[in-house]
Amino acid sequence: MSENIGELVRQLNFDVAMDWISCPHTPGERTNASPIVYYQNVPIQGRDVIVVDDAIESGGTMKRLVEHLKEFDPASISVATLFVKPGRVEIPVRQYFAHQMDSDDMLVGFGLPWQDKLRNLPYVAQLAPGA
Ligand SMILES: O=P(O)(O)OC[C@H]1O[C@H](OP(=O)(O)OP(=O)(O)O)[C@H](O)[C@@H]1O
Ligand SMILES: Nc1nc2[nH]cnc2c(=O)[nH]1
Repeated sequence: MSENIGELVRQLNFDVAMDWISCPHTPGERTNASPIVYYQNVPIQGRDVIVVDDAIESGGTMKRLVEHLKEFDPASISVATLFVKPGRVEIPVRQYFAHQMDSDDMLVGFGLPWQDKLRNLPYVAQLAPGA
């Protein structure tokens, strides 16, 4: 996601502080149990937080991130992603997305990796089934 964050920030017309939270995920994995790494360089108590990511597939990663961030008592949490897929779990916050897919097919490019490859494609492509 960090590959595209500059493009997003240039579209914002309000003051914004930025921080990073990580929960490494293997594409295709539906239950992300990785440790959450969050140093909280920017305190979020009482602030409006928008969690930005490239894709929500199972929703497991984002659900855990939102639950984790809620513990820091922000004023609000919302989620903004490029893609959401139909098989995702409910995430109980306001959500914004650029594109709602009609299948759970795997995407690559524009920051999305497949086995450490294709992340640097300058466009998003759908991985052929069985690839
Ligand atoms: O909804 P889920 O099934 O939990 O999947 C979502 C996660 O998958 C993507 O990470 P990706 O595998 O592309 O790795 P990256 O963060 O290194 O780009 C995305 O950035 C989310 O963190
Ligand atoms: N590479 C990749 N990672 C993902 N994580 C969640 N969805 C996707 C996807 O379509 N492609």
